[in-house]
Amino acid sequence: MTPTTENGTAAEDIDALRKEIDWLDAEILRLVKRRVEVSKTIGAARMAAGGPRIVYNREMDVLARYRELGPEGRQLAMALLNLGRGRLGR
Ligand SMILES: C=C(O[C@@H]1C=C(C(=O)O)C=C[C@H]1O)C(=O)O
Repeated sequence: MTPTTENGTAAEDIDALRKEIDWLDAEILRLVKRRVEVSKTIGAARMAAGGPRIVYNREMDVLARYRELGPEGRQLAMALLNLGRGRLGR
């Protein structure tokens, strides 16, 4: 008989689900890197034109977007914003 976990997930299912997690992490990393790139491009262009480094209302929109994930959503949004700031934000 195929061994199952408490909720009835077969060991083979776990292997497949882990593969999906690995794929999802790779996609998330790719998207985060692209987000950093885009955010830095916008920031550099704005500062070159004499504008501010940070646009608070835009950042509030980003924070609101992740609110459904609770406190961790806020941490995630903050991490994304900080990554986009790079060295300038430290
Ligand atoms: C990317 C921008 O620049 C900054 C970075 C933001 C972001 O990473 O989401 C949002 C607002 C700005 O502080 C922007 O103004 O849209």
